[in-house]
Amino acid sequence: MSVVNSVIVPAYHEKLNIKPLTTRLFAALGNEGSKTTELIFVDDNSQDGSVEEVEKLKKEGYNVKIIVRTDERGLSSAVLKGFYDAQGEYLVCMDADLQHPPESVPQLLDSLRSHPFVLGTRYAPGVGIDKDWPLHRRVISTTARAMAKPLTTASDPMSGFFGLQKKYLLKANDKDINKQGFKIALELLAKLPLPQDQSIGEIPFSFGVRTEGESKLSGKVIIQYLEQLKELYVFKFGANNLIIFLAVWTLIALFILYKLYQLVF
Ligand SMILES: Nc1nc2c(ncn2[C@@H]2O[C@H](COP(=O)(O)OP(=O)(O)O[C@H]3O[C@H](CO)[C@@H](O)[C@H](O)[C@@H]3O)[C@@H](O)[C@H]2O)c(=O)[nH]1
Ligand SMILES: [Mg+2]
Repeated sequence: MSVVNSVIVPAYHEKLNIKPLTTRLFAALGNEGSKTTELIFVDDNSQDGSVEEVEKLKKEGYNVKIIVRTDERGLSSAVLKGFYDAQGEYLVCMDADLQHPPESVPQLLDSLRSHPFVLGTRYAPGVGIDKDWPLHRRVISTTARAMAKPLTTASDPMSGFFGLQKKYLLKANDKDINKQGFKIALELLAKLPLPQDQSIGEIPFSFGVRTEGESKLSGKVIIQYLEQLKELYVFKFGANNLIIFLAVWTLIALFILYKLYQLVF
């Protein structure tokens, strides 16, 4: 049977998560779904045994492979590499660290049959973020989400759990897509020529905590996000409105600082 669905997983130093993710994903897909789905890890030369782990799973019969990049690093560019390499018509992106539940993939794939783009969202009734997710990550995530509000109506554009129909990716010019940083879903939502008459699908999921390995979020990734936002604002509203954008955010930042000052003193 030919591959219809491709699940792409950017992975950096994720050896311990590869087996549980693979087995849980294919168990969730069941017999039929497994026959038409491939799983692709895009690893940036971790050299931690991830390659051997994938080879073992392949020998056990799982349709899984690993692409090892030696010339590039970064989450967004790894996801795009996997997307372009994928054979499936329906593409899914999820993290390796099991913060995105593999059991939610079948629902996302179902929704992709009727939507050009589907986002996993943590902001819906009955789901949320694990109580053990650190406070500083919540603050960063909430601020990042607020800053992206004018760019999209999606409830969780910061989500790294999403899917799209490949034909829309192929319609866009690869050079127009910003490959820096972590926020590839936001970038694709803003830049792909998605049909205006079909809505973005959303499926709720609960965001877990990592039990193996460490988060790769860094100061550099935050700066890359701010640069990406600036570019997306210009793309969407034009260069002149960037000044308005900066003015509004300066006022909001001053307001937050003032409130913090009031709290402390
Ligand atoms: N190939 C590759 N993969 C990477 C790189 N950096 C991170 N990854 C992979 O990208 C996934 C997410 O990285 P984490 O380090 O776990 O990110 P996080 O801080 O938990 O952030 C996640 O949560 C955010 C929501 O708050 C998401 O926005 C973000 O995409 C990510 O899913 C993991 O599978 C990780 O191995 C890289 O440079 N190269
Ligand atoms: Mg994570």
